[in-house]
Amino acid sequence: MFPRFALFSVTTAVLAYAFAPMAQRLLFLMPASTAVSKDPSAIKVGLVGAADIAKFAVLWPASRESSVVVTAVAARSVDKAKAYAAKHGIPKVHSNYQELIMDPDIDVVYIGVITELHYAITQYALQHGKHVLLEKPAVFLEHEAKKLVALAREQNKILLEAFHWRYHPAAIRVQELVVEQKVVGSLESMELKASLYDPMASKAEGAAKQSVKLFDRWCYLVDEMHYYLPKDQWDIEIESVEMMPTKMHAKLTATPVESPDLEKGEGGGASAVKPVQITMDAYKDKLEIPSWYVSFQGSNGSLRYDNALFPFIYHKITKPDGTVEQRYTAAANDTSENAVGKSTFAHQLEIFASLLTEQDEWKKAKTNQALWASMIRNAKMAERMVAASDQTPVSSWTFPQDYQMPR
Ligand SMILES: NC(=O)C1=CN([C@@H]2O[C@H](COP(=O)(O)OP(=O)(O)OC[C@H]3O[C@@H](n4cnc5c(N)ncnc54)[C@H](OP(=O)(O)O)[C@@H]3O)[C@@H](O)[C@H]2O)C=CC1
Ligand SMILES: O=C1OC[C@@H](O)[C@H](O)[C@H]1O
Repeated sequence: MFPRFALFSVTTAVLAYAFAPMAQRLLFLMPASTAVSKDPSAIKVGLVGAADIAKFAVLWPASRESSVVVTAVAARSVDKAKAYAAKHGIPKVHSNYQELIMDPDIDVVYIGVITELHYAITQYALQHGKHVLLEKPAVFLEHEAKKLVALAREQNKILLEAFHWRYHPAAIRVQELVVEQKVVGSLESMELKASLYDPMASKAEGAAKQSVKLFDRWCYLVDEMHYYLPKDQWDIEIESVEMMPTKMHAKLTATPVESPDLEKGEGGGASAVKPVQITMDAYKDKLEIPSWYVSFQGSNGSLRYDNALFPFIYHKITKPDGTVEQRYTAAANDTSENAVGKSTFAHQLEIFASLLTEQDEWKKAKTNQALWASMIRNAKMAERMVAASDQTPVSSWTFPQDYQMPR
């Protein structure tokens, strides 16, 4: 009896010691334990949909921010919105999405509803003068992305596709290492993987929803690919795509359209124009240790970034010389107690808020330009991949007509 108890205690102590930093960082994902007082000029956010994801993306990070306040929510059912508002301390409930969007006391609309409704609701929100934080994937089709971007530009509004993973310092560090410092040398191949077991996936995701539901995972891989290939210099050819309800496997080749290395004579030489082979794998049905990484192979070796989706819990950047880097801390000038564990969602909200208050119009335009270009690239690639896999393209719904439709 005693040895068993001792073994249990020792094991618990070792596990607690090993996982304590992770647990501590996870805590920062949760709402602040004491309410942060809000600035009088805080940005007012309204939630379209009483969605689960809104807690992670907006409510909980906002609870730690003095410059952002969630003022209202709307759901398809008023009762659901009321219950959600009561639970999360949201002062105002609207009886439908349209009413919330037209609320003059809201600056930003967060759209956390199903992807089929993104296009129409975002259009509606921009037309009614709201800035939009839009859940990923923004839309399914290139022309829809272009139309939303044109509208955001015309209305002078911020429109951000919520790829939260990008805003974490670890993701930024990997970009610095691979794209700017070229630590792997001339890039030859890239491997992207998203494997997160979902026991309900194969049961719940019937054929009708398959590309929508699978897309909600692999759109990250498309975004990661674009983020780590420098800007617009690549022509991407799809070699093969296989898509099933719970998995996706794709091979692509990215060929530089023009090489800045060659242009500037920076020594890239002929190797800098070699095509990059890209492999993408997304699984929901593989019962394995969750695996979400991007790895780069080049003329100087390889670099692998583990846990690219939720780096704030844990991540590892393994460089060509075998050394490992980790970047949990936020921006260098952020000395707040939350800095260590800031989640990807918190970083994203911070970026969004800073764009809204940016006084330097040129800087703002440049950032918008980059974000919009990536949103269009993502939609274009998704559309092409769906077509290449012989899937029926997913169509966006109209709004408000379709938003009560059973999915
Ligand atoms: N950033 C991230 O980490 C994550 C992002 N997402 C993204 O968030 C979005 C929503 O996620 P998803 O899991 O699809 O959605 P859910 O099934 O969680 O639904 C989200 C909301 O969609 C609204 N909705 C509107 N019309 C319908 C309808 N006909 N059927 C069902 N729901 C409807 C509901 O709003 P109401 O409250 O009004 O009923 C619901 O709260 C997607 O774009 C997804 O990719 C999802 C998970 C994680
Ligand atoms: O955005 C997402 O991230 C986490 C996944 O589990 C989820 O399927 C997806 O929508």
